[in-house]
Amino acid sequence: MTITLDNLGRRFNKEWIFRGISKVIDPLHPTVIFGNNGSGKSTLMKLITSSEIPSEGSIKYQIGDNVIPEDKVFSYIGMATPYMDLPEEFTLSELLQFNLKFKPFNDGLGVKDIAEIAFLSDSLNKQVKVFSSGMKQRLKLALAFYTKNAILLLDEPTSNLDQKGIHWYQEQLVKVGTTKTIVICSNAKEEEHFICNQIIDINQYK
Ligand SMILES: Nc1ncnc2c1ncn2[C@@H]1O[C@H](COP(=O)(O)OP(=O)(O)OP(=O)(O)O)[C@@H](O)[C@H]1O
Repeated sequence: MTITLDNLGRRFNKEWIFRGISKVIDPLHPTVIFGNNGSGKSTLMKLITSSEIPSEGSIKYQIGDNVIPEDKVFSYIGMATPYMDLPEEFTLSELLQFNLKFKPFNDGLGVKDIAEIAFLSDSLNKQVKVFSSGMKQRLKLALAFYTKNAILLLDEPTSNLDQKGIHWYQEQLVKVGTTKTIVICSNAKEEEHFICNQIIDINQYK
């Protein structure tokens, strides 16, 4: 999937959050969006998911020569964000099975495989609401990484992760490699997302 941002801008009331972002994001150009708190990273992410509309400019989605309409883009996206809630009444096993009803996991992986990948095998029968914040974050990330999708969008992926979790996250990024179009929002250190070879520094688009 190639995502082309053309002179993108968003304002709320009279205040421009950013203007003039033009970039091509594709599997060969994993991209990190950097900026301080409140700079507009999540807003740009919402434009990319097509859940909000730009105030100016446009976004085009293409697979080869096929243009994907904006209202169909969501079905191509796997995402993990702080503002996305997990269905916490489910046990982990129930949640993963529920997920499988809508989309398969990569490479024919099953419920137990995903739990193992996320170091959650011992918690298959636990309700998600009793998971620690780090466990919930690994689960969100594992779902985003391993559900079959062309686009991977991660907002603050290392939040709530300890050093071991950050290392695990980086290993998953390397495994995805060029198989998906990757966009990551972060105010953390650049090296945490070392596979990204394109940076959108929101502060440059004020
Ligand atoms: N629906 C909205 N209405 C008005 N202002 C908004 C709305 N959504 C976001 N904003 C404003 O846009 C700015 C950017 O917010 P955004 O959440 O995109 O920042 P961020 O870079 O993701 O921040 P953080 O790192 O703290 O998550 C903020 O000033 C915020 O108040």
